[in-house]
Amino acid sequence: MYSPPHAGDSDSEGSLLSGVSDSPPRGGSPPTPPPPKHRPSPKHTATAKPKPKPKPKAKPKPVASACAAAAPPPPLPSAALSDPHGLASRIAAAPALVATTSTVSSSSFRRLVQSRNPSFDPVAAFSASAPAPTPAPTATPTEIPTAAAAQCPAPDAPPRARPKRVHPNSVSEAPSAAAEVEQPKRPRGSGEGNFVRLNINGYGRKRTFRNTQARRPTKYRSWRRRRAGGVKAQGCGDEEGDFVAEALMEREKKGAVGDVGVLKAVEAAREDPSEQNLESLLSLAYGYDSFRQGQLEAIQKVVAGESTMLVLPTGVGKSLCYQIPAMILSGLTLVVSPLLSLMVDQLRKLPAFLPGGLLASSQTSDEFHETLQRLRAGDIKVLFVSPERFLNEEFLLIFKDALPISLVAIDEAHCISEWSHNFRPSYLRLRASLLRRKLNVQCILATTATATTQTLEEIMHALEIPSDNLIKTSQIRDNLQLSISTSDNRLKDFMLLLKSSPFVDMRSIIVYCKFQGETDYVSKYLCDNNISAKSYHSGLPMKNRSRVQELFCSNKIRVAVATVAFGMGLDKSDVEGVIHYSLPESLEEYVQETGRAGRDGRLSHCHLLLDSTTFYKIRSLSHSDGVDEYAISKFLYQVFSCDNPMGSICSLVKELTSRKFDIKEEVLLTILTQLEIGGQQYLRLLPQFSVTCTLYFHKTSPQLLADKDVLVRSVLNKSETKDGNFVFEVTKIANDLNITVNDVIDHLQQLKFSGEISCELKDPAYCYVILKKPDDLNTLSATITKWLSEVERSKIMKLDAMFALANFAVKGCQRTDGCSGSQHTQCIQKKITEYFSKNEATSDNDYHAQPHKSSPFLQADIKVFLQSNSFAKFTPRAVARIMHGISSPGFPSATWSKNHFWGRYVEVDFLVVMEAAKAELVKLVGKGE
Ligand SMILES: Nc1ncnc2c1ncn2[C@@H]1O[C@H](COP(=O)(O)OP(=O)(O)OP(=O)(O)O)[C@@H](O)[C@H]1O
Repeated sequence: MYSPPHAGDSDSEGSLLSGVSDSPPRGGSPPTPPPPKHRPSPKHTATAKPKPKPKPKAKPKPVASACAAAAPPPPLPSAALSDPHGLASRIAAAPALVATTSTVSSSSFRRLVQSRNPSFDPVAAFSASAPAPTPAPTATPTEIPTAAAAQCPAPDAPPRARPKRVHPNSVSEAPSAAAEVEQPKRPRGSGEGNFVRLNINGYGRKRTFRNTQARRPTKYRSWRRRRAGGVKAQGCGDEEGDFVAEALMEREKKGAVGDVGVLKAVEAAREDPSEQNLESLLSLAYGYDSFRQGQLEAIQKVVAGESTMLVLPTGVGKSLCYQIPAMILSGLTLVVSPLLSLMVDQLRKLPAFLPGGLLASSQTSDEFHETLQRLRAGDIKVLFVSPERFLNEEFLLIFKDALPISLVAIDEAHCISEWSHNFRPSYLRLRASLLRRKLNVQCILATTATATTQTLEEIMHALEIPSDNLIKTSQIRDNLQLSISTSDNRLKDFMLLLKSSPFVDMRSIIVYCKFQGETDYVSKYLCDNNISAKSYHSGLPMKNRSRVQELFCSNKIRVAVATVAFGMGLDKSDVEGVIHYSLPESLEEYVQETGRAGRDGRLSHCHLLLDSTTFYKIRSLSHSDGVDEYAISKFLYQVFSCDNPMGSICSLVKELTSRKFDIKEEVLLTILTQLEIGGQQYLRLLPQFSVTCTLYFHKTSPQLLADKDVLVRSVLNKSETKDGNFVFEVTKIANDLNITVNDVIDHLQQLKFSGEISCELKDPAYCYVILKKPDDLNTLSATITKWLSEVERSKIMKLDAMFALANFAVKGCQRTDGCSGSQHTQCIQKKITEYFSKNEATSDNDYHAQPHKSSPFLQADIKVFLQSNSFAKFTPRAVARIMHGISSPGFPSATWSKNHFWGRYVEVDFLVVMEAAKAELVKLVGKGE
């Protein structure tokens, strides 16, 4: 049990300050005196309210063009730097592949269909009384209104008249074409990532292409307006758009500080990447005196074109290892990052003379094309993309021949490995073979702060990085003082901890909790106790999250109470303490999160509150991804069903499929990705789309329009009528006309812009094309099940290893090597190093928490449960999940948490509960119930 030190005890055994490391203490005077920083006492900051920002003066600035709007301001004295080998001119000369891809005009659509369906007669289909196309205005493009935009208009928007209610299929009440004409938008939803369950990409959003009477301000326009007139946009609409726009504005503010000295240093390093030349570049470009451990070696290898694996602790400077090569190498540097917020942050931090850009699915068509234009003009040297982009053939085509890529940097590379703590299916696609084939990339830099030997081996194998090119330093910084204590009453102990030294004097603390509700509860408790705090988790709107981050970074709040969603990409150097209110799920997570403290190199403190109840809860949750062979087999039958012929576009509605097979959406995607890139390629995944479309006709009658428009004809043939409207699957139309889903959506948009139709898209789905049907589905199901259960087992072992380490620290530590009281820096560091150098996550069995292997009432309770819920169809896993209180798509907590047995057996081994459930279900089947 943790007994917090009393104020007067600060040097006693219980003190968290004893046994400090070599790094300079924050409070005292550090040996190498840093510029004296004023650190206001937390007591002041606790009550200090953030001053309202002065309103920027509205200074109207003409916007020359959309392209100029986002590019760093010319003239760039570093032109040679951004285009040292005439990259820009080569790109400009290349065919404008992408500029036209998202906009399929009637004629291009006609050509497209004809090219794929030679029997199609375009004259007959298009020439009849088609309305004359109205030129689309280009100056102020509008956006497909989002629900949010519809609800909260910008303050400067004129009051909108309530639109007249029109029957969806009304032909007479057609809106005037002039009022309706809009710029076509590139459809969103190419499956951008959703790391740590941040819903930053608007998955599940219902897309509405309704014609609007009033034009609504988009984020993009409001950003442009702000750029032009300094108007502070207020908030609604696309939150991510805001994020990206702000990053670009910030970069713009920095300006392209072309420096002849830097240019010369780049030239010198290009000719001879010696230590001296690179150091001189480092000093001129960044103002740093020397490289940190591992940096120079990594940069030299990358500049020499050698693929490299770099493992450095958090906050040491991995970004520098792709930024400096990006200056030196002639082509583009592509940086793959798992999170939009991380990309935005990295973009923001690029040095001013290293022009950067970002391609995210959340961007509007204008933003997307603007970035492409800048790319083609050679105005971008570093491009941030998410791994999901590699699904998109259109994206890959951008680089074909026209845009040479010198380097692909894969950030958080551990996501490639299913044995890592943060495996992400879309990272599986990042194989050296694909990068070489599709992008002609020879050099890859993979970076991570946390990877076990097994994970590293897998990453290096996938990216074909030679074993000699592994650069690895210790994964934990030695300026962190690590302490752990057990707690039976976490809230009470946490408050005591915060009120004792050293935490009581800290101005900036992150508290990590496992559950979202916990963060809200703890932060409210802190506020009630006059400690300024805010919660941060992925359930909060993006806007609120960035506000919390902003307040925390500017020290306007003292404590950020957050889930794992907080911190990635957070480069706040003066976080003085990290408290784990809940046990992290793995040592990797522990290292990442403690690594948020002390990035300024000063002594910082990290404390973990260990309680076994939370451990059991998290251990239960580790089973939430598990799948039975039976469910996988049924799922595979659906994937390869007879209705899905080879070569045609197939789709699986995510939510529906997930519920039907009781498999989480992320796991479905993992299986599909495995079918694509496993030993045998059975299918090709396409970007995710919403596939169910409801069409409303406004001007011409459906039949008349079908006579002139081949796509409408196909829709009428393939749709069902519901309430007088036409409902169809977009993939069916694409297959019928032998075009892509994107083409269908683009054409629908064209029709919408001409005022003919409006449509609603719903049901986000995984889309794929079958390339080969498996010979033996049962064997394939067994193989996939085995692989997934190993992943599940690995997750549990990681948690057990974390618990065992914490338990060892509080119970087994021999108080050697400077450990004392709850302070265990030395032994934790030693155990962490051991863990990362082992081939598999094994834990110290003596300090393992063994879940109970039996319980006297388990069997009887399961029997009662099954009898009282005989209306539902259970599998042993479903029963075990309910007994463990784990929500699943088929048995969601919203319904089942009200059940008497929900979570009752959380401390009994999951597999034991499953076995008991299986036995009871077999008995029921035997009785024919
Ligand atoms: N050689 C150096 N000397 C001094 N400061 C440096 C050096 N290299 C990098 N830094 C600084 O270290 C900080 C952290 O860098 P960066 O964000 O690249 O770390 P990181 O290793 O990517 O961290 P994380 O894993 O948390 O993303 C930045 O402020 C950066 O400017």
